[in-house]
Amino acid sequence: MRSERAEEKETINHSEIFASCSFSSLGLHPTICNELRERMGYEAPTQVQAQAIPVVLSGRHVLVNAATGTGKTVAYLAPIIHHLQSCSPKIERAHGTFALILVPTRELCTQVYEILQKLLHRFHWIVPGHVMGGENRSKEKARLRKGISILVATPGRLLDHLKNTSSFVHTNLRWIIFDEADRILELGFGKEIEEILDLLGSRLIESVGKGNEVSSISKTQRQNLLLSATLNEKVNHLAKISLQNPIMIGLDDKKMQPDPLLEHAESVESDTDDELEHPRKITNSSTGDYKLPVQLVQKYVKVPCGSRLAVLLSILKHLFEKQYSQKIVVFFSTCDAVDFHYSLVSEFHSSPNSASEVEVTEMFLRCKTFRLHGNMKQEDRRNTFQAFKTEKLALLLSTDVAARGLDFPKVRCIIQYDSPGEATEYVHRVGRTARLGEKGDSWIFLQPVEMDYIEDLKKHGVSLTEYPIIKVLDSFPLYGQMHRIKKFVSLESHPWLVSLQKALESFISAQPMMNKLAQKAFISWVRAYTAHRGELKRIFMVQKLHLGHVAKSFALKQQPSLVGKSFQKQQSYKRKRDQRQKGQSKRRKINGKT
Ligand SMILES: Nc1ncnc2c1ncn2[C@@H]1O[C@H](COP(=O)(O)OP(=O)(O)OP(=O)(O)O)[C@@H](O)[C@H]1O
Repeated sequence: MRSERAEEKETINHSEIFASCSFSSLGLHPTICNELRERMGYEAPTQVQAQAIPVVLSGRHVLVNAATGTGKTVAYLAPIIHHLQSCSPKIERAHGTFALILVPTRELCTQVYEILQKLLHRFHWIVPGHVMGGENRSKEKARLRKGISILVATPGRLLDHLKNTSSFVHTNLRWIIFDEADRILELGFGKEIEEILDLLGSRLIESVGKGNEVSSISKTQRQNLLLSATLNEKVNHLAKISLQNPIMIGLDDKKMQPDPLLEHAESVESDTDDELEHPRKITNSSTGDYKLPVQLVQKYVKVPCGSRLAVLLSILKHLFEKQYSQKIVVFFSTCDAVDFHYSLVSEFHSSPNSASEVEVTEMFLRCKTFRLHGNMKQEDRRNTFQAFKTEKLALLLSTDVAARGLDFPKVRCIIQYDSPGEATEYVHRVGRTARLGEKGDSWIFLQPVEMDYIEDLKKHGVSLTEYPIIKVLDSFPLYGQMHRIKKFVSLESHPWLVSLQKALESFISAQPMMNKLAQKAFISWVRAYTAHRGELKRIFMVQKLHLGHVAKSFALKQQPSLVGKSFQKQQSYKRKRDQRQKGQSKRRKINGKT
């Protein structure tokens, strides 16, 4: 039975997430309201939808900064559909594209497209479509030739079609939406976006005339929307070149500073008829503009390097055994690390519970396991994405390819096994849980030498408490007996961990394929560790690491010098290759990592 307190908390959460009005009171067409209620199961708008829908309906440019999982997608889709369905005469495929939605990843492209399909069910003359990297170009060309009214696209592939698909009609384009704008820019698509804005005649130009006003070379009926859960200088720049006199949603006064280029920007919380006293600009992310769900419980797990793997598996085992229904996402820094851990979790069946090594009975983790990263075939990525969505009890091992915008229902827990680097990445990773007022936990693994990262997150308003890992380890019986806490002095010497580590190392050394995967993962992990930039380089210093302990975290028995040698070989190969490929775009580098 739920306690009164729990119920009270739930109600508070409900009113923090949902608005007290109805979709129809926001001005949406009754059929759209019905679809939202009946097809999507939405009873009431979320707060961000209640704020954004009337503004988007009004035709103003908008910048939305709202926490992850607060319903931003419908906040822009519903008003666009409202306008398009009311066009008289009815719009036709031959009229081409009216709305363009730019998203950073293929998975997000599919996700937005699927929501769009549902919402358009009763409006068969409005045609949804998508174009994205990895898909068949000629099939996309054929679909564009027939006409797509609302197009969801990743930037690179869209640019490709804008340049090479002459039958792509966009003369009637009215909306450009940047969903997950921060991620689009972080992935290095800034140039592509500017080129897209130029090609579509939608880039704003700064006039040197009076008051540094921004003027537009776009057609007057254009309306651009920019949505982002985090804000930084790059997003600020995109806002400046794409939004004209925008309405700001979700930005409070503390986060805005005078900026002549956003002179007419207005906040939706203020009376929109009043001019602002001071022109504003979005502040730099280093001063803390992150929106996190209030109910999200954030912890860190302090683990020495050599015990990382055993602790990760112990936590996962604990979580899957304690909770009847549970979905967990674990983030890694590289594709190789995902592949290694995926194979390990899928095959490791030794149990430190057994008194004898022969007595191997069951899988260590009993859950369905999936993996997702940028080196997988598009079809496999799609299948994983769909399958994990529908599972009730499952584990997803992923790179940051899953960090942004993906909406997997009922993910209860996020584990950042490899640290995310930029605090924005932290926010997006944890944003895969605690969506729309639901409960969610997040844990980040940090080594004792990395503890300054907590201070870095604090600067952005993110504060974490320590997760008592020893309690979890103590809960596992070893050889049928509970161990006594006081007998060991450090985490590494905990009998459960010692025994599990031994079992893992034997397992890996007995299987040449697994050993190879572990070595590969080790090399790319160290490489990714050295790639931290700026301030973070001070916290995540490869020099502070003991490579032997790192090897242990991949269950490798080899001496560090052995593993180190192959790493050095790789490094010298990489150096030579990098020299050859000088000038390669930053975007491709980042893609390779995820
Ligand atoms: N009004 C609503 N009522 C109930 N559920 C809703 C409502 N609006 C959205 N949702 C659900 O909430 C979840 C989050 O929505 P959405 O993915 O649009 O959030 P988001 O703000 O774009 O998140 P992110 O920043 O992570 O991309 C989805 O599962 C969606 O179906």
